[in-house]
Amino acid sequence: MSQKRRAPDSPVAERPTPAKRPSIQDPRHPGVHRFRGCSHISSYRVMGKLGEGTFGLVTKAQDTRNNQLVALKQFTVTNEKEGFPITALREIKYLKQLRHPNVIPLLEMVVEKPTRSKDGQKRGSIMMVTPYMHHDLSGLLENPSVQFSERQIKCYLQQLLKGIQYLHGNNILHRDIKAANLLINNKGILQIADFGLARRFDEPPPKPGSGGGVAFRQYTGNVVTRWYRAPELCLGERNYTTSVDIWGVGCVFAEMKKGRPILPGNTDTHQIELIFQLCGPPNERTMPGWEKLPDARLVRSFGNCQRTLEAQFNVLGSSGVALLSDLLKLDPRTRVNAMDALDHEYFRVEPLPAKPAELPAFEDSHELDRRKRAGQKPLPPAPAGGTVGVGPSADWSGHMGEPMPYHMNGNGRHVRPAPPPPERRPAWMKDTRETRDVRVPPPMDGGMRGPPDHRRGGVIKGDKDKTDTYIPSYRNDGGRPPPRDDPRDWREDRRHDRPRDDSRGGRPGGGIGGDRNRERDPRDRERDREQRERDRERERAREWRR
Ligand SMILES: Nc1ncnc2c1ncn2[C@@H]1O[C@H](COP(=O)(O)OP(=O)(O)OP(=O)(O)O)[C@@H](O)[C@H]1O
Repeated sequence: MSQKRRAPDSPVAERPTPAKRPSIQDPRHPGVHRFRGCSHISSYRVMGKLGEGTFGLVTKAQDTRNNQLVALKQFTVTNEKEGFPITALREIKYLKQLRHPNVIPLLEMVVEKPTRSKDGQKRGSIMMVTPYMHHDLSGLLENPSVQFSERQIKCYLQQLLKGIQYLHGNNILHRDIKAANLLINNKGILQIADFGLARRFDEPPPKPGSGGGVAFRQYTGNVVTRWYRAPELCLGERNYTTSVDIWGVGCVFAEMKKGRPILPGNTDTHQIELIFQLCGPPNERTMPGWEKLPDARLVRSFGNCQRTLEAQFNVLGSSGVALLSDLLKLDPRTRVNAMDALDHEYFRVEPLPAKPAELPAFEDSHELDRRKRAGQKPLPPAPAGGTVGVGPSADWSGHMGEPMPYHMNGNGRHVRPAPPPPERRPAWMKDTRETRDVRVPPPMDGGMRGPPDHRRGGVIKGDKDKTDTYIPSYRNDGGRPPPRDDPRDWREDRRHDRPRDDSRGGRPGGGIGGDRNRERDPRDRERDREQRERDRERERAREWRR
């Protein structure tokens, strides 16, 4: 079996894959074998809901074996046609490999026995177990009694940059950096979570003084939650680099100061508009080559706006504004990289960053609390991943000897599902130009240790152009009505959602150019359609859970 070799100094390389991973006896269920790194839900006492992701719930629980508080991120298989979420496979794969104080560790996996539902189908759950973190940054910032000090912001930003430096140094793009994916505990430790959109990149890791470098190949463009999307992604760039994560870091830095997301775009077009209102218009000096990007046409009507970054964030002081401006450079090639940002003067001038242990403890707060608070603008839609269709004879049992797709039986056999026939393909696989090359993630190995062999994964069809084939699409926020097709409704919606911050400039009617000039972006319409399908699917999943 081939094993991917990594540089000896790479943290990812430290753990060799054991030749054999025998199953172990479950002490609570004599005679039942469990896979190493995998336990039964009965080992946990479930305590309450923390968040609701695209494919399932995140709940708080206590490990009854050692009383440790944990979070269970559940992936429910609700529809045999749709199968197991690709995002989950990716997340598990990467978290198994990564070890860093500022990256959430995967403690183990938990399986819940499938039960037969009313319609006669067997459905089970697979859960990721991570240490319980008291807050996510989004929830914490929403807490009206929380006001970050300068030292606290520096402390969190430093930890975030260290985590990002580690990921990029190990050739991993996160592709969904946002406040809701940064977990914080009451010891002041920040950890990056949610690796559902992460992927390896082929280019050399960033070097000091050379920004994010240059990408030699294309990746999927539809990544990163809209409010945190870098301008090159908004303009359709697919040869992107680690700089897309750095833009997210810049947004989070500014959000910590402002107390709310700084670029809350309602549509992709609106997002670009907000970016240029903050950073100034693109031109050959600020963003060389921007006019050649596929969606550059979206810019024309508001390309003459004024930069407001310095005026808006002068409260950060000169070194803080300088760092923010380096993180939010329109040009991805000159956008600072994580290691250079860590070396920035901002972290050396008074007040110096607080030590994590010096930070105050707060009442627990998560993204869900934000949703509960009345009058809050809903979180932006997160790109959602697809699923691996498993076909009509799928069995999601976790028992030995009954193979699951990408099963985790640790006996060295890997089952790669065939692509579902066209009529059984889930909605996200249909009518999308990118679905022609759906990359099958590598099969999971049995234990929780050792990097999986990436070469064992494959591509269902045509990986010739070396395009990243992950196909996310925006999902709607939980409980939110599906987006409307009627452009009048859409404008109405935008007017209400727009921040009432007159200092940002722009003409009456919302934004530079006003409503008159806005046309509904066909990509938004397509996304809305996908969202509606996804909503229907989620509704069915909720029904089933009830
Ligand atoms: N280890 C943890 N401790 C405490 N809360 C957690 C933990 N992991 C996740 N959460 C909470 O659950 C929320 C959703 O988690 P996560 O982002 O991993 O799920 P997701 O399905 O990928 O969500 P989305 O689809 O919105 O990106 C987080 O914002 C956080 O509030």
